[in-house]
Amino acid sequence: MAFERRSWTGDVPVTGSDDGLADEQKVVDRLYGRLDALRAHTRGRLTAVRKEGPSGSPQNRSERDAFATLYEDRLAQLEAVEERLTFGRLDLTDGERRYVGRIGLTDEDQSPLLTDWRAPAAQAFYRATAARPDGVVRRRHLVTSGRSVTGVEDEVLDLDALAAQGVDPADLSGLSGEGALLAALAAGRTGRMGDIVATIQAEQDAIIRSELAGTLVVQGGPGTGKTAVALHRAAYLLYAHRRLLERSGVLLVGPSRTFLRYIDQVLPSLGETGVVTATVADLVPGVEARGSEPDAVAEIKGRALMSKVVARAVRQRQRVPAAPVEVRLDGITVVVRPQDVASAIARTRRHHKPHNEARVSFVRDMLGRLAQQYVDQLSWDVAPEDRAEVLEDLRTTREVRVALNLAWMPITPQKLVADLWAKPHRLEAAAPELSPAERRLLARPADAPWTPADVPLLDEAAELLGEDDQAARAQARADAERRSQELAYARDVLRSTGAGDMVSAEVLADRFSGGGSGLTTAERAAADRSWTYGHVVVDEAQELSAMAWRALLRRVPTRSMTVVGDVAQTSTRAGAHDWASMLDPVLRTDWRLAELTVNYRTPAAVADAARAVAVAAGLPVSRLTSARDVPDALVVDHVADAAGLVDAAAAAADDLATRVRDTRGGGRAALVATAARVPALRDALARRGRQVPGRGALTDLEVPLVVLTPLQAKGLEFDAVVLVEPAEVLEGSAGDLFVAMTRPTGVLHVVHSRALPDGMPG
Ligand SMILES: Nc1ncnc2c1ncn2[C@@H]1O[C@H](COP(=O)(O)OP(=O)(O)OP(=O)(O)O)[C@@H](O)[C@H]1O
Repeated sequence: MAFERRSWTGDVPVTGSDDGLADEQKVVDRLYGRLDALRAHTRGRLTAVRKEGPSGSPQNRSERDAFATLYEDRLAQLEAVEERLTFGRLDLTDGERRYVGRIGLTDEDQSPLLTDWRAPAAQAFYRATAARPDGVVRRRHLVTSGRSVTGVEDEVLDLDALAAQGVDPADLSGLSGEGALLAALAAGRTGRMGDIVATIQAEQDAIIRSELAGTLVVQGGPGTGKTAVALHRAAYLLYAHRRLLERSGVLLVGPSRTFLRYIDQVLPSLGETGVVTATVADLVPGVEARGSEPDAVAEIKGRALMSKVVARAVRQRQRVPAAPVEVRLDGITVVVRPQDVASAIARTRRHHKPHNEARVSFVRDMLGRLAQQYVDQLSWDVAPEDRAEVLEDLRTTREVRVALNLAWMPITPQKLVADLWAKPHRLEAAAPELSPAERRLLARPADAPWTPADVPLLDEAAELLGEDDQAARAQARADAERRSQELAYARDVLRSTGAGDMVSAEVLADRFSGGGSGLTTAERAAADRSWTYGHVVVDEAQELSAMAWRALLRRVPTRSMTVVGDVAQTSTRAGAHDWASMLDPVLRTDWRLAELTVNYRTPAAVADAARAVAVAAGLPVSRLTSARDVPDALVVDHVADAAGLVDAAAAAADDLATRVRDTRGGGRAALVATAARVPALRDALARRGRQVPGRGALTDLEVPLVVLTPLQAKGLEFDAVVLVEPAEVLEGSAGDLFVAMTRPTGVLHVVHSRALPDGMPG
């Protein structure tokens, strides 16, 4: 596919006088008019609900709260679609004109005004080509600024019409809506990711609309739109399978909080607010992974073997005593005998229940045996109620409790994992496969903070340990009873208020529960470790360790997942270098692969240089075509005096950050270097009067210039990037250098004093 590369300024010519801007403006005015009316209507309903005040029965109050939340959500959704409410028009062979936009709108009589981009009726907007026009004569991209139409771009897909104009379809570019696309790609970045709904390309659309079931892995080089596609797919699935997903929820996993913040406006702009976003380190509620550790340690913790290690550590809390333990109760001696404990352990294990839940059966079994010993020593027959009393006396006798605890210790996931790192004998017993040197690497004090790599192990432990679930089971029975009442009530409410188009009875009933707390599915899911989602989207998935995959799959037993990543960009040693070796052990061969092949971010010269470096370093890079080029996109500066390197880099970054700023506040630059160089670079920038934000867990990307390590830059993009001493970055990992080189949308400025890595043009 050959692309014509040209720059585009946004002034797209209007074709045909009858289709002029004024006509389009009228349509757009009508659509915004309808949007405003819906907003006013929803606001009115919200005010009315709020006016009812805090009085009334608890049932009334929870109903009111649930409705208030519902109207607030709907209002937020209507507010979020203001920008580019509509962006396209399809002229069909039967003469129909169909406008495509962020959400679907109908007029007062329910006649369609605007087609939701996710609806089947909008698909041709993204997929139709001159060769396969799909009933489309013409596709029009509308360019708007605020509520004004400023341009249109037409593509005629009707071959006869094209022939009449003397155009050979084979000469057409493979990019759909090329002018609008190139304008979007050239626009100044803002530090927050934007949506691509107006210019989704056909190969991306096929992935976005791929079926819900099963695991779809999307491999693509840097800048191919994997993140964009993953987010639009989440929005699409929520639309196409709303009934199924609105109650089970969708989880989106990203590599860092900074990245999650970078993308957090995309889904709301697509009308979806209910997706739970998390890093793997956030997956266990109540555990905050603030610690850090060398990658070599994280790699060991991420190995699949660690699931066996945790399982062994749990079983090692089920222990047969070395010698009998005698206990005296009311003058009678009972003995906790090793063979009894062994038999009770074996019997309990047969039920395959989690350790802490199973403990109840073990204790019951042992108390039964001890009670029998006690009774056997009495010279009279014991009535059943007296036997119950003996059992109770034994249960509350301290020595019995201690002996049974030692045999089957109740334990929290935190204590189990902390003991593995803090007590060498425990780790040695649980992990004989690790070498002594590897075990020494894992050692740390019991009170050290949790690290991200600990979290999947804590999750594994929580799964194997479980909790004493007797109370939970009683609660579940009561909940089921209440739930059926709430569901019946919700149906009544929907019937009487006519709000059935906004929410299902099931979701409304969910909101009634919890004392009317109005918690959404997303909020309830995020707080519950054992929540199972309807779909999970994983971005930068190549970084996940084998243990992280196990933790994730526990949250999606149906295996309905979208996994996007690039195995050439892997930084962590525990991550994937090819998908099959990582995924086959957890998913067997039950996953399908799709590839993205067009680079939309990096100018061609930069992409080619990054590829050459990656190939020279032996990375498994995908073949890419670049959608555009920019003159002078790659600048390489040699600094002869190594001492001057930092100042030279800071000067280049300072200058670029100023140059890329545009009049609308867009334009961002980044200095990317190894972690060791970051403080000196910050100081050098400060000396130039540029304070760059600091070290916290969350990097503020909205400032004009940031200093990042390649790992922190993963998944992000900037108009200009200054890369400091690539040879040093390569020493960390080749994946890191590939990531660093592929961040800019405009200019990559390399500053070096050492020799350049192989493949890098000098
Ligand atoms: N169809 C499109 N229309 C407009 N912009 C697009 C399109 N596809 C991708 N882009 C833009 O290209 C850039 C790169 O997209 P994205 O960040 O999703 O790529 P990626 O494959 O996830 O990259 P990386 O592997 O580096 O994380 C973004 O600015 C995105 O908005």
